[in-house]
Amino acid sequence: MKRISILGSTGSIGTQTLDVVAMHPEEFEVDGLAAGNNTALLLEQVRRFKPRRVSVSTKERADEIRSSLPAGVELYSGSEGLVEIAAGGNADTVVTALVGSVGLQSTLAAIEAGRHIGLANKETLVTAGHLVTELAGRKGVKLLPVDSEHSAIFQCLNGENREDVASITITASGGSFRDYGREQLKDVTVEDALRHPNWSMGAKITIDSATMVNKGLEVIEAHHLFALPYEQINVLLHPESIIHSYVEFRDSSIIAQLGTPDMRVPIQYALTYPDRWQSPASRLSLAQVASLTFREMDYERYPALRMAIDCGIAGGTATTAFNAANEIAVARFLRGEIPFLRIEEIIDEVLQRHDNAANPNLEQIRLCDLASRELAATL
Ligand SMILES: NC(=O)C1=CN([C@@H]2O[C@H](COP(=O)(O)OP(=O)(O)OC[C@H]3O[C@@H](n4cnc5c(N)ncnc54)[C@H](OP(=O)(O)O)[C@@H]3O)[C@@H](O)[C@H]2O)C=CC1
Ligand SMILES: CC(=O)[C@@H](O)[C@H](O)COP(=O)(O)O
Ligand SMILES: [Mn+2]
Repeated sequence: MKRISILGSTGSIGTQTLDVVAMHPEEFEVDGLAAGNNTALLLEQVRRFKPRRVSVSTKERADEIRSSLPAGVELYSGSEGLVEIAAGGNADTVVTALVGSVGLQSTLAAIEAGRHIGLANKETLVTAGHLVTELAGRKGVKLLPVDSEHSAIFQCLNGENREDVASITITASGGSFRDYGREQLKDVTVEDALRHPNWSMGAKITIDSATMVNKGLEVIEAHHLFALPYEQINVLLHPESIIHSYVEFRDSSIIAQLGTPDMRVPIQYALTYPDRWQSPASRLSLAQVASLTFREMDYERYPALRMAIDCGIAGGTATTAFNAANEIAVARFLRGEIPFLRIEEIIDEVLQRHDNAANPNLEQIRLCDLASRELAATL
Protein backbone atom coordinates (compact mmCIF):
# COMPACT_ATOMS: atom_id res chain seq x y z
CA MET A 1 0.00 0.00 0.00
CA LYS A 2 1.38 3.42 -1.02
CA ARG A 3 0.18 6.37 1.05
CA ILE A 4 0.16 9.68 -0.79
CA SER A 5 -0.84 13.29 -0.24
CA ILE A 6 -1.41 15.80 -3.02
CA LEU A 7 -0.79 19.54 -2.87
CA GLY A 8 -2.98 21.01 -5.63
CA SER A 9 -5.39 18.06 -5.98
CA THR A 10 -7.95 20.06 -8.01
CA GLY A 11 -5.55 21.09 -10.80
CA SER A 12 -4.42 19.38 -13.97
CA ILE A 13 -1.64 17.33 -12.33
CA GLY A 14 -3.65 16.80 -9.13
CA THR A 15 -6.68 15.33 -10.92
CA GLN A 16 -4.48 13.14 -13.12
CA THR A 17 -2.69 11.88 -10.02
CA LEU A 18 -6.09 10.84 -8.67
CA ASP A 19 -6.82 9.13 -12.03
CA VAL A 20 -3.74 7.01 -11.40
CA VAL A 21 -4.94 6.26 -7.85
CA ALA A 22 -8.39 5.30 -9.21
CA MET A 23 -6.76 2.86 -11.62
CA HIS A 24 -5.05 1.04 -8.70
CA PRO A 25 -7.48 1.36 -5.75
CA GLU A 26 -5.98 -1.57 -3.86
CA GLU A 27 -2.46 -0.15 -4.05
CA PHE A 28 -2.97 3.47 -2.97
CA GLU A 29 -4.29 5.22 0.10
CA VAL A 30 -4.86 9.00 -0.03
CA ASP A 31 -3.86 10.64 3.24
CA GLY A 32 -4.22 14.35 2.47
CA LEU A 33 -5.54 16.64 -0.28
CA ALA A 34 -4.83 20.36 -0.55
CA ALA A 35 -6.87 22.49 -2.96
CA GLY A 36 -7.10 26.22 -3.56
CA ASN A 37 -10.57 27.61 -4.30
CA ASN A 38 -12.29 24.77 -6.11
CA THR A 39 -14.16 23.45 -3.08
CA ALA A 40 -16.85 21.70 -5.15
CA LEU A 41 -14.27 19.46 -6.82
CA LEU A 42 -12.43 18.94 -3.54
CA LEU A 43 -15.64 17.68 -1.90
CA GLU A 44 -16.15 15.22 -4.77
CA GLN A 45 -12.58 14.01 -4.31
CA VAL A 46 -13.16 13.61 -0.56
CA ARG A 47 -16.22 11.44 -1.17
CA ARG A 48 -14.37 9.29 -3.69
CA PHE A 49 -10.86 8.97 -2.24
CA LYS A 50 -11.60 9.34 1.48
CA PRO A 51 -8.57 11.37 2.64
CA ARG A 52 -8.14 11.89 6.37
CA ARG A 53 -7.02 15.51 6.00
CA VAL A 54 -7.86 18.34 3.60
CA SER A 55 -6.90 21.96 3.15
CA VAL A 56 -8.29 24.91 1.17
CA SER A 57 -6.94 28.37 0.31
CA THR A 58 -8.59 30.46 3.06
CA LYS A 59 -10.56 30.26 6.33
CA GLU A 60 -13.67 31.49 4.44
CA ARG A 61 -13.41 28.58 1.98
CA ALA A 62 -12.92 26.21 4.92
CA ASP A 63 -16.11 27.55 6.56
CA GLU A 64 -18.01 26.93 3.30
CA ILE A 65 -17.24 23.21 3.28
CA ARG A 66 -16.93 22.34 6.99
CA SER A 67 -20.47 21.00 7.36
CA SER A 68 -20.22 18.95 4.13
CA LEU A 69 -17.16 16.98 5.21
CA PRO A 70 -17.55 13.44 6.57
CA ALA A 71 -16.99 13.13 10.33
CA GLY A 72 -13.36 12.76 11.29
CA VAL A 73 -11.83 14.52 8.26
CA GLU A 74 -9.43 17.20 9.52
CA LEU A 75 -9.82 20.59 7.79
CA TYR A 76 -7.04 23.18 7.40
CA SER A 77 -6.56 26.38 5.40
CA GLY A 78 -4.03 28.85 4.03
CA SER A 79 -0.28 28.37 3.94
CA GLU A 80 -0.37 26.57 7.32
CA GLY A 81 -2.88 24.20 5.77
CA LEU A 82 -0.51 23.38 2.92
CA VAL A 83 2.29 22.70 5.41
CA GLU A 84 -0.06 20.54 7.48
CA ILE A 85 -0.98 18.39 4.44
CA ALA A 86 2.66 18.24 3.34
CA ALA A 87 4.26 17.37 6.66
CA GLY A 88 1.51 16.04 8.95
CA GLY A 89 -0.32 12.74 8.57
CA ASN A 90 1.43 9.61 7.39
CA ALA A 91 1.99 9.87 3.61
CA ASP A 92 5.09 8.21 2.17
CA THR A 93 5.07 10.50 -0.88
CA VAL A 94 3.78 14.03 -1.35
CA VAL A 95 2.91 15.06 -4.91
CA THR A 96 3.67 18.76 -5.29
CA ALA A 97 1.14 19.91 -7.90
CA LEU A 98 0.66 23.52 -6.82
CA VAL A 99 1.39 26.13 -9.44
CA GLY A 100 4.06 28.72 -8.72
CA SER A 101 6.63 29.37 -6.03
CA VAL A 102 3.81 29.36 -3.45
CA GLY A 103 4.70 25.65 -3.30
CA LEU A 104 8.15 26.22 -1.84
CA GLN A 105 7.36 26.35 1.89
CA SER A 106 5.19 23.22 1.86
CA THR A 107 7.69 21.29 -0.28
CA LEU A 108 10.47 22.09 2.20
CA ALA A 109 8.15 21.08 5.08
CA ALA A 110 7.39 17.73 3.39
CA ILE A 111 11.10 17.04 2.89
CA GLU A 112 11.89 18.07 6.45
CA ALA A 113 9.26 15.52 7.59
CA GLY A 114 11.00 12.81 5.53
CA ARG A 115 8.35 12.45 2.78
CA HIS A 116 9.46 11.49 -0.71
CA ILE A 117 8.44 14.10 -3.27
CA GLY A 118 6.66 13.51 -6.58
CA LEU A 119 7.80 16.81 -7.99
CA ALA A 120 5.58 18.56 -10.54
CA ASN A 121 5.88 22.08 -9.12
CA LYS A 122 9.01 23.11 -11.08
CA GLU A 123 8.91 26.72 -9.82
CA THR A 124 10.03 25.38 -6.43
CA LEU A 125 13.32 24.17 -7.89
CA VAL A 126 13.72 27.26 -10.05
CA THR A 127 13.37 29.63 -7.14
CA ALA A 128 15.31 27.66 -4.49
CA GLY A 129 16.79 24.55 -6.11
CA HIS A 130 20.00 24.57 -4.07
CA LEU A 131 18.06 24.62 -0.78
CA VAL A 132 15.56 21.95 -1.84
CA THR A 133 18.18 19.50 -3.15
CA GLU A 134 20.49 20.08 -0.18
CA LEU A 135 17.68 19.38 2.30
CA ALA A 136 16.49 16.33 0.35
CA GLY A 137 20.05 14.95 0.34
CA ARG A 138 20.42 15.55 4.07
CA LYS A 139 17.06 13.91 4.87
CA GLY A 140 17.54 10.99 2.47
CA VAL A 141 14.39 11.99 0.62
CA LYS A 142 13.86 11.12 -3.07
CA LEU A 143 12.91 13.91 -5.49
CA LEU A 144 11.01 11.92 -8.12
CA PRO A 145 10.36 13.97 -11.26
CA VAL A 146 6.79 14.26 -12.54
CA ASP A 147 7.54 16.79 -15.30
CA SER A 148 7.48 14.70 -18.49
CA GLU A 149 10.95 15.68 -19.74
CA HIS A 150 12.58 15.11 -16.36
CA SER A 151 10.83 11.80 -15.91
CA ALA A 152 12.18 10.85 -19.35
CA ILE A 153 15.75 11.79 -18.41
CA PHE A 154 15.40 10.06 -15.04
CA GLN A 155 14.32 6.87 -16.86
CA CYS A 156 17.17 7.17 -19.41
CA LEU A 157 19.70 7.53 -16.57
CA ASN A 158 18.47 4.44 -14.75
CA GLY A 159 21.43 2.16 -14.00
CA GLU A 160 23.92 4.38 -15.89
CA ASN A 161 27.13 5.90 -14.51
CA ARG A 162 26.87 9.66 -14.18
CA GLU A 163 30.45 10.10 -15.49
CA ASP A 164 29.33 8.56 -18.79
CA VAL A 165 26.73 11.26 -19.47
CA ALA A 166 27.85 13.64 -22.21
CA SER A 167 24.68 15.75 -22.32
CA ILE A 168 20.94 15.72 -21.87
CA THR A 169 18.47 17.15 -24.38
CA ILE A 170 15.09 18.49 -23.31
CA THR A 171 12.53 18.50 -26.09
CA ALA A 172 10.12 21.41 -26.60
CA SER A 173 6.87 21.33 -28.55
CA GLY A 174 7.10 25.03 -29.44
CA GLY A 175 3.79 25.74 -27.69
CA SER A 176 0.63 27.35 -29.07
CA PHE A 177 2.49 29.65 -31.47
CA ARG A 178 5.22 27.35 -32.70
CA ASP A 179 4.64 28.25 -36.36
CA TYR A 180 4.25 32.01 -35.80
CA GLY A 181 6.99 34.56 -36.50
CA ARG A 182 7.56 37.29 -33.89
CA GLU A 183 5.57 39.81 -35.94
CA GLN A 184 2.47 37.59 -35.67
CA LEU A 185 2.75 37.44 -31.86
CA LYS A 186 1.76 41.10 -31.45
CA ASP A 187 -1.98 40.53 -31.62
CA VAL A 188 -2.48 37.02 -30.20
CA THR A 189 -5.28 36.55 -27.65
CA VAL A 190 -5.41 34.71 -24.34
CA GLU A 191 -7.70 32.16 -25.96
CA ASP A 192 -5.16 31.49 -28.75
CA ALA A 193 -2.33 31.17 -26.24
CA LEU A 194 -4.27 28.64 -24.15
CA ARG A 195 -4.61 26.26 -27.10
CA HIS A 196 -1.57 23.98 -26.65
CA PRO A 197 -1.07 21.64 -29.63
CA ASN A 198 -0.23 18.47 -27.66
CA TRP A 199 -0.94 18.76 -23.93
CA SER A 200 -3.96 19.71 -21.87
CA MET A 201 -2.52 21.56 -18.85
CA GLY A 202 -3.25 24.37 -16.39
CA ALA A 203 -3.38 27.94 -17.73
CA LYS A 204 -0.06 29.17 -16.33
CA ILE A 205 2.11 26.40 -17.76
CA THR A 206 0.29 26.61 -21.11
CA ILE A 207 1.28 30.28 -21.40
CA ASP A 208 4.81 29.37 -20.26
CA SER A 209 4.97 26.87 -23.13
CA ALA A 210 3.95 29.55 -25.61
CA THR A 211 6.66 31.97 -24.41
CA MET A 212 9.18 29.10 -24.06
CA VAL A 213 9.59 30.16 -20.42
CA ASN A 214 8.49 26.61 -19.59
CA LYS A 215 11.60 25.22 -21.28
CA GLY A 216 13.74 27.76 -19.44
CA LEU A 217 12.25 26.66 -16.12
CA GLU A 218 12.83 23.04 -17.17
CA VAL A 219 16.51 23.63 -17.96
CA ILE A 220 16.98 25.08 -14.45
CA GLU A 221 14.91 22.23 -12.98
CA ALA A 222 17.13 19.69 -14.78
CA HIS A 223 20.29 21.42 -13.54
CA HIS A 224 19.14 20.92 -9.95
CA LEU A 225 17.54 17.47 -10.30
CA PHE A 226 20.43 15.85 -12.15
CA ALA A 227 23.32 17.97 -10.81
CA LEU A 228 24.47 18.81 -14.34
CA PRO A 229 26.21 22.02 -15.47
CA TYR A 230 24.27 24.20 -17.92
CA GLU A 231 26.67 23.49 -20.81
CA GLN A 232 25.53 19.84 -20.70
CA ILE A 233 21.83 20.71 -21.02
CA ASN A 234 20.40 21.27 -24.52
CA VAL A 235 16.94 22.16 -25.82
CA LEU A 236 15.55 20.86 -29.12
CA LEU A 237 12.28 21.70 -30.85
CA HIS A 238 10.23 18.57 -31.42
CA PRO A 239 6.68 19.52 -32.43
CA GLU A 240 5.12 16.07 -31.94
CA SER A 241 6.03 15.66 -28.20
CA ILE A 242 6.65 11.93 -28.66
CA ILE A 243 10.30 11.85 -27.60
CA HIS A 244 9.98 13.34 -24.13
CA SER A 245 13.75 13.92 -23.78
CA TYR A 246 17.00 12.01 -24.17
CA VAL A 247 20.50 11.46 -22.81
CA GLU A 248 23.68 11.22 -24.87
CA PHE A 249 26.55 9.18 -23.43
CA ARG A 250 30.28 9.47 -24.04
CA ASP A 251 30.30 6.50 -26.42
CA SER A 252 27.87 8.47 -28.64
CA SER A 253 24.90 6.26 -27.72
CA ILE A 254 21.63 8.09 -27.18
CA ILE A 255 18.88 6.73 -24.93
CA ALA A 256 15.50 8.41 -25.31
CA GLN A 257 12.12 7.91 -23.63
CA LEU A 258 9.07 7.93 -25.92
CA GLY A 259 5.33 7.74 -25.39
CA THR A 260 2.00 9.33 -26.19
CA PRO A 261 1.73 12.76 -24.51
CA ASP A 262 -0.11 11.69 -21.35
CA MET A 263 0.99 13.00 -17.95
CA ARG A 264 -0.46 9.98 -16.16
CA VAL A 265 2.60 8.02 -17.28
CA PRO A 266 5.28 10.17 -15.57
CA ILE A 267 2.97 10.79 -12.59
CA GLN A 268 2.52 7.05 -12.09
CA TYR A 269 6.22 6.31 -12.54
CA ALA A 270 7.07 8.84 -9.81
CA LEU A 271 4.70 6.95 -7.51
CA THR A 272 5.73 3.39 -8.42
CA TYR A 273 9.47 3.86 -9.10
CA PRO A 274 11.41 1.62 -9.59
CA ASP A 275 8.43 -0.57 -10.60
CA ARG A 276 6.21 -0.14 -13.63
CA TRP A 277 2.48 -0.73 -13.44
CA GLN A 278 -0.36 -0.94 -15.96
CA SER A 279 -1.21 2.58 -17.07
CA PRO A 280 -4.41 4.23 -18.38
CA ALA A 281 -2.41 5.90 -21.17
CA SER A 282 -2.89 4.71 -24.75
CA ARG A 283 -0.07 2.78 -26.46
CA LEU A 284 2.23 4.55 -28.88
CA SER A 285 2.25 3.25 -32.44
CA LEU A 286 5.30 4.59 -34.24
CA ALA A 287 3.90 3.20 -37.50
CA GLN A 288 0.89 5.48 -37.05
CA VAL A 289 2.98 8.47 -36.01
CA ALA A 290 5.07 7.77 -39.14
CA SER A 291 7.45 10.70 -38.82
CA LEU A 292 9.08 12.61 -36.00
CA THR A 293 10.53 16.04 -36.73
CA PHE A 294 13.10 18.25 -35.01
CA ARG A 295 14.29 21.85 -35.33
CA GLU A 296 17.24 23.71 -33.86
CA MET A 297 16.09 26.05 -31.07
CA ASP A 298 15.87 29.66 -32.28
CA TYR A 299 16.84 31.85 -29.31
CA GLU A 300 15.88 35.06 -31.15
CA ARG A 301 12.37 33.78 -31.69
CA TYR A 302 12.21 32.76 -28.01
CA PRO A 303 14.25 35.35 -26.02
CA ALA A 304 12.71 34.28 -22.68
CA LEU A 305 14.47 30.92 -22.97
CA ARG A 306 17.85 32.66 -23.32
CA MET A 307 17.03 34.89 -20.30
CA ALA A 308 16.11 31.88 -18.17
CA ILE A 309 19.29 29.99 -19.03
CA ASP A 310 21.41 33.10 -18.37
CA CYS A 311 19.74 33.43 -14.95
CA GLY A 312 20.48 29.76 -14.26
CA ILE A 313 24.14 30.28 -15.16
CA ALA A 314 24.31 33.48 -13.05
CA GLY A 315 22.83 31.57 -10.09
CA GLY A 316 22.04 33.34 -6.81
CA THR A 317 18.67 35.07 -6.70
CA ALA A 318 18.53 35.61 -10.50
CA THR A 319 16.27 32.58 -11.06
CA THR A 320 13.99 33.71 -8.22
CA ALA A 321 13.60 37.13 -9.87
CA PHE A 322 13.01 35.52 -13.26
CA ASN A 323 10.35 33.18 -11.91
CA ALA A 324 8.54 35.83 -9.84
CA ALA A 325 8.46 38.32 -12.73
CA ASN A 326 7.11 35.63 -15.03
CA GLU A 327 4.40 34.53 -12.59
CA ILE A 328 3.09 38.09 -12.29
CA ALA A 329 3.39 38.86 -16.02
CA VAL A 330 1.52 35.65 -16.95
CA ALA A 331 -1.25 36.42 -14.43
CA ARG A 332 -1.56 39.91 -15.92
CA PHE A 333 -1.71 38.51 -19.46
CA LEU A 334 -4.39 36.01 -18.41
CA ARG A 335 -6.43 38.88 -16.91
CA GLY A 336 -6.19 40.72 -20.24
CA GLU A 337 -4.10 43.57 -18.77
CA ILE A 338 -1.07 43.25 -21.04
CA PRO A 339 -0.36 41.88 -24.53
CA PHE A 340 1.45 38.57 -24.99
CA LEU A 341 4.84 40.06 -25.95
CA ARG A 342 4.83 42.24 -22.83
CA ILE A 343 5.42 39.09 -20.71
CA GLU A 344 9.03 38.72 -21.81
CA GLU A 345 9.61 42.50 -21.68
CA ILE A 346 8.47 42.61 -18.06
CA ILE A 347 10.77 39.73 -17.17
CA ASP A 348 13.63 41.54 -18.89
CA GLU A 349 12.91 44.84 -17.10
CA VAL A 350 12.75 43.12 -13.69
CA LEU A 351 16.06 41.36 -14.40
CA GLN A 352 17.71 44.64 -15.52
CA ARG A 353 16.96 46.11 -12.09
CA HIS A 354 17.76 42.94 -10.16
CA ASP A 355 20.71 43.04 -7.77
CA ASN A 356 21.93 39.44 -7.68
CA ALA A 357 22.80 37.84 -4.32
CA ALA A 358 24.95 34.70 -4.45
CA ASN A 359 24.02 31.52 -2.55
CA PRO A 360 20.86 33.02 -1.00
CA ASN A 361 19.17 31.69 2.11
CA LEU A 362 15.41 31.25 2.37
CA GLU A 363 14.80 34.75 3.70
CA GLN A 364 16.79 36.34 0.86
CA ILE A 365 14.77 34.29 -1.62
CA ARG A 366 11.51 35.35 0.01
CA LEU A 367 12.47 39.03 -0.14
CA CYS A 368 13.69 38.81 -3.75
CA ASP A 369 10.50 36.99 -4.76
CA LEU A 370 8.35 39.69 -3.12
CA ALA A 371 10.29 42.64 -4.56
CA SER A 372 10.31 41.15 -8.07
CA ARG A 373 6.56 40.52 -7.91
CA GLU A 374 5.89 44.08 -6.74
CA LEU A 375 7.97 45.52 -9.56
CA ALA A 376 6.45 43.23 -12.23
CA ALA A 377 2.96 44.25 -11.08
CA THR A 378 3.63 47.95 -11.66
CA LEU A 379 5.52 47.82 -14.97
N1 LIG B 1 -0.36 20.30 -16.15
C1 LIG B 1 0.64 19.63 -16.63
O1 LIG B 1 0.46 18.77 -17.51
C2 LIG B 1 2.03 19.84 -16.12
C3 LIG B 1 2.26 20.66 -15.03
N2 LIG B 1 3.52 20.80 -14.51
C4 LIG B 1 3.74 21.65 -13.35
O2 LIG B 1 2.88 21.20 -12.30
C5 LIG B 1 2.46 22.30 -11.50
C6 LIG B 1 0.92 22.32 -11.49
O3 LIG B 1 0.47 22.61 -12.79
P1 LIG B 1 -1.05 22.43 -13.23
O4 LIG B 1 -1.59 21.20 -12.60
O5 LIG B 1 -1.07 22.58 -14.69
O6 LIG B 1 -1.72 23.72 -12.56
P2 LIG B 1 -3.27 24.02 -12.32
O7 LIG B 1 -3.44 25.47 -12.41
O8 LIG B 1 -4.12 23.15 -13.17
O9 LIG B 1 -3.49 23.54 -10.80
C7 LIG B 1 -2.92 24.23 -9.72
C8 LIG B 1 -3.40 23.64 -8.42
O10 LIG B 1 -2.84 24.40 -7.34
C9 LIG B 1 -3.90 24.88 -6.51
N3 LIG B 1 -3.47 26.16 -5.97
C10 LIG B 1 -3.04 27.24 -6.65
N4 LIG B 1 -2.70 28.23 -5.81
C11 LIG B 1 -2.92 27.75 -4.56
C12 LIG B 1 -2.78 28.28 -3.26
N5 LIG B 1 -2.32 29.54 -3.05
N6 LIG B 1 -3.10 27.49 -2.20
C13 LIG B 1 -3.56 26.24 -2.39
N7 LIG B 1 -3.71 25.68 -3.60
C14 LIG B 1 -3.42 26.44 -4.66
C15 LIG B 1 -5.12 24.95 -7.41
O11 LIG B 1 -6.29 24.93 -6.63
P3 LIG B 1 -7.76 25.42 -7.13
O12 LIG B 1 -7.87 25.05 -8.58
O13 LIG B 1 -8.66 24.63 -6.24
O14 LIG B 1 -7.85 26.89 -6.88
C16 LIG B 1 -4.91 23.69 -8.22
O15 LIG B 1 -5.29 22.56 -7.48
C17 LIG B 1 3.07 23.55 -12.13
O16 LIG B 1 4.27 23.86 -11.47
C18 LIG B 1 3.37 23.11 -13.56
O17 LIG B 1 4.45 23.83 -14.13
C19 LIG B 1 4.61 20.13 -15.05
C20 LIG B 1 4.42 19.31 -16.14
C21 LIG B 1 3.14 19.13 -16.77
C1 LIG C 1 3.71 17.92 -20.15
C2 LIG C 1 4.88 18.68 -19.71
O1 LIG C 1 5.80 18.16 -19.13
C3 LIG C 1 4.92 20.11 -20.02
O2 LIG C 1 5.88 20.78 -19.24
C4 LIG C 1 5.27 20.16 -21.46
O3 LIG C 1 6.65 20.05 -21.53
C5 LIG C 1 4.79 21.37 -22.12
O4 LIG C 1 5.16 21.34 -23.43
P1 LIG C 1 6.21 22.33 -24.10
O5 LIG C 1 6.72 23.28 -23.05
O6 LIG C 1 7.26 21.46 -24.66
O7 LIG C 1 5.35 23.04 -25.10
MN1 LIG D 1 7.49 19.54 -19.08
